[in-house]
Amino acid sequence: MNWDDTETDMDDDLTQAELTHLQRLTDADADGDDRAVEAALRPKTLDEVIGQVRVRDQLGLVLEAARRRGRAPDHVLLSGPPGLGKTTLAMIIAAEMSTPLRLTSGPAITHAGDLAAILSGLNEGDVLFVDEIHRMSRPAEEMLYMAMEDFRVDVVIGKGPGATAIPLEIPSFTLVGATTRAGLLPGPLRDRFGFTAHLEFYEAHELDRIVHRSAGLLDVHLTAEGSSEIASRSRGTPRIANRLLRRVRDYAQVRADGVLTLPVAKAALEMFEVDESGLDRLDRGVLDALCRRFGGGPVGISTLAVAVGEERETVEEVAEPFLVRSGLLARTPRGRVATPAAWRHLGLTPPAVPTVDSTLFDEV
Ligand SMILES: Nc1ncnc2c1ncn2[C@@H]1O[C@H](COP(=O)(O)OP(=O)(O)OP(=O)(O)O)[C@@H](O)[C@H]1O
Repeated sequence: MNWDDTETDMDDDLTQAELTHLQRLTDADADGDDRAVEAALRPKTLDEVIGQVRVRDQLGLVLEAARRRGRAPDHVLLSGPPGLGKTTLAMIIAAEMSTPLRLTSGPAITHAGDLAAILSGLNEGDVLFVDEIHRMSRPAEEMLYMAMEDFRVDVVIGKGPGATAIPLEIPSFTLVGATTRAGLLPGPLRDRFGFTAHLEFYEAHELDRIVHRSAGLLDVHLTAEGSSEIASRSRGTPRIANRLLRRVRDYAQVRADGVLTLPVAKAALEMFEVDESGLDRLDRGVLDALCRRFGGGPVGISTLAVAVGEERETVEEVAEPFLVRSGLLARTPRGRVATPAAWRHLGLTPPAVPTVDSTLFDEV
């Protein structure tokens, strides 16, 4: 398998839910230019990374120690919601170790043979980035255990009693795994990572710095108020901050004098249906269904997804984390419930008897 095949397989393996999910996250309205811009905005070194201070410090130490020993660094697991910088960090790890980055993704590795082909194509010290590592097939996962620990794999030739396992030595490499669902990773795989980092949502002041940095790189003029308006509506996520910046820039170019001021940012974000709290159409749709159709819940996630015409995964992975974090939705053992703040956000009066029993606020 060559790397181009890997890319193709990745697309072929995407379900409609994932495509929707990816389009929402990687910018539904992105044209080729937008994607090139997104790549250009990625920090290239650890020093350029804004926020994630603890992860940056720890990773910096791990890489520096590996450099001094002249060895490939330990395997790294990066977990956290989409758009927080996992791919960026993987690229930085390779760059800081002055080594090439090989990219693939869990869904592209459907057979152990796919993985064997990838591993045997690596050179000493390469960094292999496996995005969505929790979605790799079980046989490939088991092959990876051995590769990570012993830098060898057993390639099985034939089937049934006549099958033979041929041991294959592979060069020492660093695996960087990324996952939005660390909980779905089997223990034996998780334990083989020498360094695990969980990326947190960004604070508004960090997003503000990210918007300023990106605006500088894009040669866009923005005021402090314009920048903080974009930052405050970016849901703690750099990718969204950069995307909103590009849309506000478009608006400023076409409907204003090109400068991103507070009124320009407000008008543009209203046009793109991103409200003051950073909620978009899907988020509001979920809250609306929950309050108006289901009386505030509890309601199962699948029912809720059908009600908003989206896939369960999209609601669960894209809308829900932000709604929970914003205190608008709670996950209870009996289903999702709207908090009083959710009713108020929609301009509705919360029911007199709260639908939310705070003793049920455990995650399900
Ligand atoms: N700490 C940061 N400082 C500045 N910009 C950042 C930072 N983290 C991410 N970005 C920007 O956000 C964008 C998205 O980051 P990235 O693609 O690395 O996220 P991700 O976690 O890999 O997302 P996904 O899981 O959806 O692939 C990048 O283009 C980058 O410009």
